[in-house]
Amino acid sequence: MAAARGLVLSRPVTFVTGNAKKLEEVRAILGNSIPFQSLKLDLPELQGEPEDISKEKARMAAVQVNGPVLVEDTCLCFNALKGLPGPYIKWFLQKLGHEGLNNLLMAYDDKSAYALCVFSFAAGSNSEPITFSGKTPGKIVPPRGPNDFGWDPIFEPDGYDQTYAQMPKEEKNKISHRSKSLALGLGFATDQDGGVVADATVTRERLVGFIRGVKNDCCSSSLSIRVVTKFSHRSLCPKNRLIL
Ligand SMILES: O=c1nc[nH]c2c1ncn2[C@H]1C[C@H](O)[C@@H](COP(=O)(O)OP(=O)(O)OP(=O)(O)O)O1
Ligand SMILES: [Mg+2]
Repeated sequence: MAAARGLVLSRPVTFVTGNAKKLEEVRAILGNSIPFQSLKLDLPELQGEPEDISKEKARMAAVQVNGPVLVEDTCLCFNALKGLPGPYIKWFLQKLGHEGLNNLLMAYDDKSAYALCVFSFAAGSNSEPITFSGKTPGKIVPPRGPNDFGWDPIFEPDGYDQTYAQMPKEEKNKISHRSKSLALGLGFATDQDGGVVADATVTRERLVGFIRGVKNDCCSSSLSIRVVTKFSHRSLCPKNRLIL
């Protein structure tokens, strides 16, 4: 698959979430590399496949913000339960608590699980979002560590004897589902013109869809995308630069 790296947007991206802890982690992971703003909105909790949920969230957020948005949806998936609770973890956690989540696996020897984070980026309200997923494998354990972020106390990532909650934040952020997703998808940086560079590894197919989406959404002449590196589809970006 052809990969393109380096999309430049000249409008600031808004990370939309109702969860202050997610925002804290995204800030820590991205550091000063991207001048994003945030908006606290409780978007509807949707049903379906993680990628579709995340995309739909991005569409809804982009309508509200009327500009480029980043959202994410987080799942906690138990292998013995064929991936459930998955995207429904928020309600399971709220109703059952850490103990109840452990009890769900009582009948199974297999306590393995994975944390999944699906980010979606939409350039605007008529744009087709692109998604990036990050996964961290681990297992479900009785709660250990501070109880200040969701299911962190019951998730012990593979290769560690601490739960997410027990790990120093920097350590969690190095290996978390959230940082993997961000690293894989959008490693933002600011270019010399002050634009936002999304150092993205995007398949050609996705990029074409994305650019079409941006074109459809292009109500502002200030919005431009620059495809910085080896994007081989010459007819789409003859000079490695596409101004919409
Ligand atoms: O790294 C994490 N470590 C522990 N718990 C976590 C993590 N990340 C999300 N969580 C919790 C929050 C919510 O109970 C559920 C995901 O649901 P999810 O809809 O994605 O989050 P949310 O509604 O809190 O915020 P948002 O407004 O971005 O949808 O798992
Ligand atoms: Mg939510």
